[in-house]
Amino acid sequence: MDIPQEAVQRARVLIIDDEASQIMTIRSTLHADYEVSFACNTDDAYKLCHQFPQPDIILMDIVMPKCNGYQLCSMLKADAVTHDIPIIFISGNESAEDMAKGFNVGCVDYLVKPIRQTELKARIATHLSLNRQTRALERLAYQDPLTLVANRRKFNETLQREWARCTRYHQPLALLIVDLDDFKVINDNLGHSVGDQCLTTVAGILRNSIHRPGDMVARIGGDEFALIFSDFEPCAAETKCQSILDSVALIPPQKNAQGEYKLTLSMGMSIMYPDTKSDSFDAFQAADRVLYECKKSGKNRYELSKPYYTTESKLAHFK
Ligand SMILES: Nc1nc2c(ncn2[C@@H]2O[C@H](COP(=O)(O)OP(=O)(O)OP(=O)(O)O)[C@@H](O)[C@H]2O)c(=O)[nH]1
Repeated sequence: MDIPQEAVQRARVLIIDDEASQIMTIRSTLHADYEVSFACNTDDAYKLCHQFPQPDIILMDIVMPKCNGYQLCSMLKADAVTHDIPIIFISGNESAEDMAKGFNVGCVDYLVKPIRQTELKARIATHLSLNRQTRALERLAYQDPLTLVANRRKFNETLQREWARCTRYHQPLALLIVDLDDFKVINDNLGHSVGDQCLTTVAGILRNSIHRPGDMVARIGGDEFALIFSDFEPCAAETKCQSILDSVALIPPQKNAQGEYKLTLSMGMSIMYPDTKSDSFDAFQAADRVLYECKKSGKNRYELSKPYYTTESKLAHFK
């Protein structure tokens, strides 16, 4: 079978197996076409999956000491950082029940030992190709085409997910809403292509302000962006907002024959202690309210809402 070239170029395969001989066999089959790394235990495997660059596909044994392949696969699938990496089980267990269990915990394929080299290569190439197509479709569905940050749909889904996660782990969550000041003036005087460039520049600055896998920046309206910061310490709020304002202040003014136009923005941040009685919409409204205060009181500034918690979340977060 011809393996599609784009599926094999530079792809990274991680082999997870407690038997060195098995790793060597698979590695020798694949090393000409792929960058192959391996882990002999699940702790090392977990770390490698969270390191950059991440593997593009994982080949995983099932019977391993401490934590078996089913458990590790479940953990990786439940984790937003590793969720999208396809996992193929390679196991001596050949019963239909074992296979079904593998698919139930999220594997994309299941191969029974002893493996046949040509079949293994073909299956890897197919899953890499399918995964690339899925990611491309996701980008179309979830990415703002101008600024390349997430769109409003992705923002809504991520906010729900992070809200649930912060509720479960009793972590504070911050929501920052950013709105460009007098953007209509820039568009009207300098044209929409300069306006578009301003939006892209601001998106880049906002993207640089997020550093953790659960955090995100999204364009949620014409000149409006929203950022989610999970497990966010309230004492970091002022520094975070000020550093964004400082970066925007460094953007040179846009000029034309009529004059100079300095790009500024206003921001409202809410910090919430999510619980089952509150709603992510409360966080959004609180941030929007303080953003409105900024707009009313002169723009080019930020405002923080009072940290919000219910009695239930206060007890959970501060016990
Ligand atoms: N260049 C460009 N402009 C856009 C885009 N989407 C929306 N806009 C413009 O963004 C401007 C938003 O203006 P408003 O929300 O009315 O507010 P503003 O002028 O920024 O004023 P304040 O928010 O009160 O500071 C409008 O002129 C829209 O036409 C886009 O994709 N590209």
